[in-house]
Amino acid sequence: MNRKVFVLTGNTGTGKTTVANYLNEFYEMPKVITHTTRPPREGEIDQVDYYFESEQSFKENHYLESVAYANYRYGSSYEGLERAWEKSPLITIVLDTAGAKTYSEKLGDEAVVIFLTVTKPDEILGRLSKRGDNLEETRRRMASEEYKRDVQLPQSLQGIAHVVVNDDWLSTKEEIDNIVKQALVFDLEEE
Ligand SMILES: Nc1ncnc2c1ncn2[C@@H]1O[C@H](COP(=O)(O)OP(=O)(O)OP(=O)(O)O)[C@@H](O)[C@H]1O
Ligand SMILES: Nc1nc2c(ncn2[C@@H]2O[C@H](COP(=O)(O)O)[C@@H](O)[C@H]2O)c(=O)[nH]1
Repeated sequence: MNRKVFVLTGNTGTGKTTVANYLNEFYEMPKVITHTTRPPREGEIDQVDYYFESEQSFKENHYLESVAYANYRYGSSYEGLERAWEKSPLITIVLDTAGAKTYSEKLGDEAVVIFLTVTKPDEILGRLSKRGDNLEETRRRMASEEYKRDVQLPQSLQGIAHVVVNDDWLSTKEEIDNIVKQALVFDLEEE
């Protein structure tokens, strides 16, 4: 089987991590762990959710791409990708839309990009508060340039990314199952 990375992108709170966890539990796809200077949220574990870095240690890694998002740095490394691919040919990564563009450009068909969105953005605040996020921090994030940018699928990913409206989890799950099936059929046809 050819290797693929399912790139989950979209705005904060649209369900990227939820989908990555689903792909991990039901398809055994390991998640690429990325690096950030953001402090851990309650319940987040170093080396499981992220490699949590200081400003100094962040600079010491070798990145395939890195971005600034709402005042913190995030980056993913070639080593992280290869480590996940050693475990399975099908893996996931959670990225903002700038990162998703870079993955699509650099990896071509190896990257299956899924853009998550919701019909009612007002509901995101409720979802994030249920997740336990700090209200002030969430408001600050939702006022950021990155948040405004990630509401829309970037033009360069139109016709490439699968767009999934994650209003209702059961329909989302069905759509994700279809995208996985489609990627596997495409893979068989290529061989
Ligand atoms: N379809 C859904 N209906 C209701 N709640 C949902 C749905 N999908 C995800 N959620 C909830 O919304 C919250 C945010 O989801 P998640 O953490 O997956 O978002 P994210 O896109 O990874 O966010 P971020 O970029 O901020 O890390 C979580 O509490 C999750 O359980
Ligand atoms: N381009 C990249 N984006 C990343 C990376 N790791 C995470 N992210 C994205 O950042 C925002 C904020 O994440 P959060 O965990 O603080 O909510 C979100 O869109 C993530 O998808 C990365 O290595 N590169």
